[in-house]
Amino acid sequence: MAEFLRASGGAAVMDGGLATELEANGADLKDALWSARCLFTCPGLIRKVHLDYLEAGASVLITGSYQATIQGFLSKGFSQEESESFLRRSVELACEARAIYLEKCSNGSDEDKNKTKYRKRPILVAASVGSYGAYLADGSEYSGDYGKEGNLEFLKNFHRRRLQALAEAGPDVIVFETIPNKIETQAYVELLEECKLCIPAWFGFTSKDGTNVVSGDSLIECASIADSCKEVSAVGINCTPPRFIHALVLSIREVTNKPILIYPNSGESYDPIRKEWVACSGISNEDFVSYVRKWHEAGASLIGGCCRTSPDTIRGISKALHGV
Ligand code: MET
Ligand SMILES: [Zn+2]
Repeated sequence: MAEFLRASGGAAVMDGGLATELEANGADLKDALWSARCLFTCPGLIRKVHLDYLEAGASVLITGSYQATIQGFLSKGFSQEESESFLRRSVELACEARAIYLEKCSNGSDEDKNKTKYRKRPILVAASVGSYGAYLADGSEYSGDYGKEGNLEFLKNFHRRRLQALAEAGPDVIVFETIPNKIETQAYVELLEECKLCIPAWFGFTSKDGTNVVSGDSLIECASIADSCKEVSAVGINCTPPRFIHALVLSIREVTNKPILIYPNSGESYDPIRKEWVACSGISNEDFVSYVRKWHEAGASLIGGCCRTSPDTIRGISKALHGV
């Protein structure tokens, strides 16, 4: 991790919203599987969007497995074996995009190579694990209210095989995204300790007030739990409005010396009934990018975008951090 950050000039650019960009490319995500549907309807489009993010300057690709769960695929009539193969496929698609990109860096015409678009650099594939609330497809990853299922054993059992199947595909990192509460944080830490995956993990929490995670549990407590796990190599925030990020980075810094990752959304909010983002209070790409140096100074060293951000956002972040 330290080596990756050093090779990335002290701060690495992550990718932007995958589901957002799949939709922008014409995919229909109005389904309980959301972007995971594309793993069997249009896998080539996932690869293309990964490639678009690399060409925009990203050095971290997050796979299309955010809402891909064995339980979700089984309920669509797929077999256990097919469900696990979709999980592995999500990692393979990102690895393929990386291979195509690095090939273009090496073999592109001189004109291409001179463009900032094809800059040879270390690239990590991070296998996404969305929270249990994402599987529920009712927006509960933004409330953290899991009712009676919100207990440690249930959540560990829910994620266990999925996590192992993703790890078997050989990603560089596992990224737990949109973690809404303390109980799921604890479940992930225990699974990492039990499963011995030998793959570093990153934790991304969501907040809607700049102090706590969305359930109301203390971010500091959640970040401390993540910090205590030796498998965890970065802790941070994702899919949270940009206006909260600076304070959240400072809070996390109080409880960990591990690298801090942040990839906010555009500030718009999600309507789980209509399965649409409500474009009311979002901020422009320019405003988003203008925060980037401030977040870096506060201690964030992995910076990208989540929902409603695009390759243009990532180009802006790359320019703000690295001048290219
Ligand atoms: C609701 S957060 C979604 C995160 C996922 N990595 C995506 O960009 O689609
Ligand atoms: Zn998001």
